[in-house]
Amino acid sequence: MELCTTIQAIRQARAALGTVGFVPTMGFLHEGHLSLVRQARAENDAVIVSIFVNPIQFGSAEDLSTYPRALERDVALLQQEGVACVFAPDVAELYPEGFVTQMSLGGVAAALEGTSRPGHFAGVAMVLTKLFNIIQPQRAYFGQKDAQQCAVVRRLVEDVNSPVEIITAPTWREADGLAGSSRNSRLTEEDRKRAPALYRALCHARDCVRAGEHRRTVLEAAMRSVLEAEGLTDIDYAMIVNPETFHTEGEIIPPHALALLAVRVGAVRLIDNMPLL
Ligand SMILES: Nc1ncnc2c1ncn2[C@@H]1O[C@H](COP(=O)(O)OP(=O)(O)OP(=O)(O)O)[C@@H](O)[C@H]1O
Ligand SMILES: CC(C)(CO)[C@@H](O)C(=O)[O-]
Ligand code: BAL
Repeated sequence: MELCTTIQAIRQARAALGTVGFVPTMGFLHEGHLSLVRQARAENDAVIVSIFVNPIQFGSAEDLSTYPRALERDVALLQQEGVACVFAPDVAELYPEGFVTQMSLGGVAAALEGTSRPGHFAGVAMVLTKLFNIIQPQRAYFGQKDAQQCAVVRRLVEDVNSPVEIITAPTWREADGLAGSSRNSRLTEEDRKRAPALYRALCHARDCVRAGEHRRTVLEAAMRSVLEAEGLTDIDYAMIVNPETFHTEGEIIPPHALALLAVRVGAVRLIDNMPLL
């Protein structure tokens, strides 16, 4: 496995590979990331993983400085998974002096994470545009855990006529339902016990829909009450949206509606989602 830190090195390494499945990450890898890598391996000649904590997708008050990092451990894990190349540039490699271009996104990027984290998706879209241009993969793999990000990326490649095929892979969960996330490592022992309430709240909404409840405000309140019973009251959003638009549409939820949560568990902001089938 090759570890590349420059654009020139990864371009050269990529040129020797056939079809490439690309898994963009911010590192501190867990089973969720590895599930994307395994799917990419099964569907392509070779896999490239990027590890880059992209500063421009973090707001000034967000957790960029405390975002967990473990490059050596990540590289060892990826080697075991049969990854061909890891691209781990530093910030100046992707954003050299003189870099000025910005992106502006609307539509699916506007609500939820777009409202809570202004500029976040513009930063995600910029770094992915760069990474897709540098690596030129056939396919790129994203986790359903970041459902809105998946929709934003699908829109991005369509809007800029990128040939990269976007694949969404299922959310990997711990045995108690907690969605795998690098940020879980920052939960205290007590908060780790409370965190599966996000999953339970989503399951509760899904069960209510299966029992015939289709009123959005009732379902959103039901999710909040599961969270609050666990002492999780710092709720950024608990919403049910149309998965095509990521906006709420009236009181009766559409078929295949998506429930999404962003909740602070202690000092850590976690997100999760579930289709309400
Ligand atoms: N539990 C998971 N199951 C499947 N894919 C996941 C999971 N967690 C993250 N991913 C995906 O891995 C890719 C890289 O995500 P990232 O490096 O931000 O990890 P993360 O664990 O989501 O970090 P954080 O939650 O702290 O933002 C994204 O496409 C993301 O959706
Ligand atoms: C896609 C991504 C690697 C872009 O920085 C990031 O948003 C993430 O890890 O989900
Ligand atoms: N997994 C999404 C990246 C972020 O939280 O910035």
